[in-house]
Amino acid sequence: MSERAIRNYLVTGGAGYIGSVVTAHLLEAGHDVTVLDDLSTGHRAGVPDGARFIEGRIQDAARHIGPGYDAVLHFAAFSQVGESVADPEKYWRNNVGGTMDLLAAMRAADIRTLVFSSTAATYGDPTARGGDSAGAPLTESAATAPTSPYGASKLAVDHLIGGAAAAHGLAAVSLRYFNVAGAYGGYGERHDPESHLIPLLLQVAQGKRAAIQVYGDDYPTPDGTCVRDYLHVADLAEAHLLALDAALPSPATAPAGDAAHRRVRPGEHLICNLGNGNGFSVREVIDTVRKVTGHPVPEILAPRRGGDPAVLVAAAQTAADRLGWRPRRADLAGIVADAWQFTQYLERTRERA
Ligand SMILES: NC(=O)c1ccc[n+]([C@@H]2O[C@H](COP(=O)([O-])OP(=O)(O)OC[C@H]3O[C@@H](n4cnc5c(N)ncnc54)[C@H](O)[C@@H]3O)[C@@H](O)[C@H]2O)c1
Ligand SMILES: O=c1ccn([C@@H]2O[C@H](COP(=O)(O)OP(=O)(O)O[C@H]3O[C@H](CO)[C@H](O)[C@H](O)[C@H]3O)[C@@H](O)[C@H]2O)c(=O)[nH]1
Repeated sequence: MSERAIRNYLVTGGAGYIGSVVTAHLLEAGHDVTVLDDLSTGHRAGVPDGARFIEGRIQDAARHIGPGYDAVLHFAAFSQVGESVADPEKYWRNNVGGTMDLLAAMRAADIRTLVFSSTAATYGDPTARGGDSAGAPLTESAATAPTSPYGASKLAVDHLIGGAAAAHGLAAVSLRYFNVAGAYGGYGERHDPESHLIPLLLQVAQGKRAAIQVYGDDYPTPDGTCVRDYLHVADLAEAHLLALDAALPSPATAPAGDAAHRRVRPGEHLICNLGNGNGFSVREVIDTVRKVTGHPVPEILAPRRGGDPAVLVAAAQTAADRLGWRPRRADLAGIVADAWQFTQYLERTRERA
């Protein structure tokens, strides 16, 4: 195996769930990492030891960053779908306005490589659009029609990045995550309020919530509940390291011929879906949580949640072809077990504090 070059990375949003796990992976690979995070939804304790921490906003990136970074990994954003419907301006200002400021600061500092956290929410509700392929795994050429200001703001950023790449020679990769779950090395999901299914189910298993609400069981799916593609956060982190290898100017990991094939060139904006390609229904996830935790998880049938597609499953062939990415932790029980371990670890830490 060839050596990876040691790089200097800026991670925006590195005190949040996914940013902290990716930062941990970058540090383990021997890189230098600076986290820029305003702690609006993140946690200081979530910044892995060994990373330099700047408490600040991406809107002020020009004050915080200078030349010397090889690339920026941009996670900082607001990401609550429901909140975005109630307060859309908050989402446009932070996610789109903030990214414009970040891109300007990158340009001033001559940082020419970017990896961005995009989302399956950019595709909106493909099943509602109907057609023969409704419910089939989504490729990047699927129509983008977000059903929330959150999804719209992330799609707008994808467009912003595409324009900046073409105009200013940025090498950029947007990774469209499907449903991220699990934990890694003491870093996991701790949103407040929490809206994601697996951490909510674990709160029920812990006895912190009485029951899980199942948002609708009359969808056109085998058991009537929504189907999603749950991806382990460590597999997601590995995709980021591969995206950096592909987009950075010199061969880092791959043999020369392979590297030439994979490289994301300056001026290119590569978009890759990231998921396992397997769908699990809400009821299958609930059963898995019962088995993994050994706790009863009462459920209550609730009305559909607005904007929820019946099925969202990724076709991740582009990530395989261009980045060499293969998810290695697709087993749902393993994903839930890692999230459960983190939940219990957090509980013990809180008890000691
Ligand atoms: N969690 C998922 O399933 C999922 C799925 C698809 C895409 N994403 C995207 O991945 C990224 C990370 O998501 P997450 O679940 O880790 O969220 P998170 O809320 O845990 O992390 C976001 C981090 O960004 C910081 N932040 C927000 N606005 C900022 C600003 N203006 N300046 C500096 N820091 C700021 C927050 O304090 C937080 O630490 C987001 O961009 C999100 O849209 C997440
Ligand atoms: O209490 C709950 C919570 C969720 N669900 C169901 O569980 C499934 C998963 O819901 P999540 O809220 O965990 O995640 P989403 O599928 O809504 O994820 C979407 O929103 C995320 C942002 O929060 C990401 O952008 C992601 O890419 C995008 O697909 C959905 O069918 C939802 O209806 C319930 O039944 N009860």
